[in-house]
Amino acid sequence: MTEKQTILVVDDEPSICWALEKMLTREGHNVVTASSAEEGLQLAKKHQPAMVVLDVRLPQEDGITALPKFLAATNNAPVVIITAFGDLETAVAAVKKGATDYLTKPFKLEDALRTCRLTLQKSSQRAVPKATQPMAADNSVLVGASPAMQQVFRQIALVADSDLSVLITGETGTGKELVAAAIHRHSQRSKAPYIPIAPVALNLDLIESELFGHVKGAFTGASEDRPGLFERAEGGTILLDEIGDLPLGTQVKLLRVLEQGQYSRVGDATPRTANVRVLAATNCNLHDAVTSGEFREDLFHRLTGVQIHLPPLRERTEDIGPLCQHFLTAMNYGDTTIDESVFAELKTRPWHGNIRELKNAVGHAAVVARGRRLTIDDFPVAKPSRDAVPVSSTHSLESAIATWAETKVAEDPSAVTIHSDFLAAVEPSLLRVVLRHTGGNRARAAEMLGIHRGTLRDRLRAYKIDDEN
Ligand SMILES: Nc1ncnc2c1ncn2[C@@H]1O[C@H](COP(=O)(O)OP(=O)(O)OP(=O)(O)O)[C@@H](O)[C@H]1O
Repeated sequence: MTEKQTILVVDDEPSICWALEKMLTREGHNVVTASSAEEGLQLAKKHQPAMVVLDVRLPQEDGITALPKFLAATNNAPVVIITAFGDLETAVAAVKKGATDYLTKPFKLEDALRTCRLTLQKSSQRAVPKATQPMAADNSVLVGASPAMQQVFRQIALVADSDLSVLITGETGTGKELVAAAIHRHSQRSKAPYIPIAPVALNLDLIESELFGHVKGAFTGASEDRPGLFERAEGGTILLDEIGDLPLGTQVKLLRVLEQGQYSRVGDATPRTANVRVLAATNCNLHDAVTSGEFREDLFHRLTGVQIHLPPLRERTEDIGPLCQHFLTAMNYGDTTIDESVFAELKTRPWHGNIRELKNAVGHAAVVARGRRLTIDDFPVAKPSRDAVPVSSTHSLESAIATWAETKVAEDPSAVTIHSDFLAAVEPSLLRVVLRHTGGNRARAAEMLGIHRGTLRDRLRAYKIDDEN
């Protein structure tokens, strides 16, 4: 049975006050309601509520501005902010000003109830809120109008200021790196370095030296002491992108950093202290990697404590409109308008490359339209679904190759480079298509092609398509 508490609800929408009052009274609480910050503050002083539920948009003084006054009036009772402006900045501002949690309108009553219960539960352990800090200028905006993105904003706001490791999951191109950067930017480490690292981009033989540094003579070629990325990120944040690619041996060392805050340079047993927050991202199912023995279970549990999941774009199609507008503005096509029918069509597409693919498609459309209103014909054709196989493509491919080979042999009967010439003729398109299909994700492209990532990297370099993606 819940202990009876007084809860103050401040919202100028009578229907919200009514619904919350009914829900919380049913929980056994005493609820008082107000429709403005001023009225709410009077009730707060009078009733000393155990929790305040405070709307952001209020007549006269808004909820975020009034928040510190509610904290002062209630001796730091927890405040749950309600807002219809679902952007990351509002969420962060609310949490920085001392809000305990955050609800975005429209919300489900069961979600509101869960949040209120949790907040009341935690209120006894609640720390005094930190002083307000000015927010850093934000150049890499995270756009999202969907409930899923609102939940992501809320999670970012709640974890940003802590030192917790966060695992960010989602398909390629869903914005994992952008989320990691936002966590850093809104944390107290924002003035210190933020270093995103993709283990797959590091030399596998030297990965530990890259991460933790080495001392002179540690291995052939180690001609001097060198700090690693953890040392360079001191005081800041490291994002380990595609954490699933980290070799098992290095996983042990990472676990040591996470658990004891310690590491050693390669070739030196002296432990060093790391003051670095570790964020990790993955687009594969780490649980499967644990089952297959490729990922350490202890590290998995250590990382999955706080998880932010970014759903694929096809599951949050409400974001397509705001994202298109955002990309047009960012690309200096802010005046370009989009036909409504375009959104209906874009919403039916699979977007396997997610937001990265949408961004490229919008860029393509804007260039083609040259300032006029965008229609669906300006966009690149929809990429076929993953299972689609073009009819008789194999047959026409075979005859094209046969014709090519016949011509080559006729041209130079003693040719010794025919095989490499053939590969050079066909492989670049294959690599480009597969890379486009994976939204530029090389690890997945290599997997699809059935070749090693290092081999893919070398071939991209050889065909000079290294920097196209
Ligand atoms: N919510 C968003 N708002 C605006 N831009 C976004 C959003 N999400 C992603 N983007 C843009 O889409 C592109 C891909 O995002 P990002 O690199 O963060 O994805 P990712 O999930 O880390 O991809 P990968 O797994 O392939 O590394 C970037 O250009 C990024 O700026």
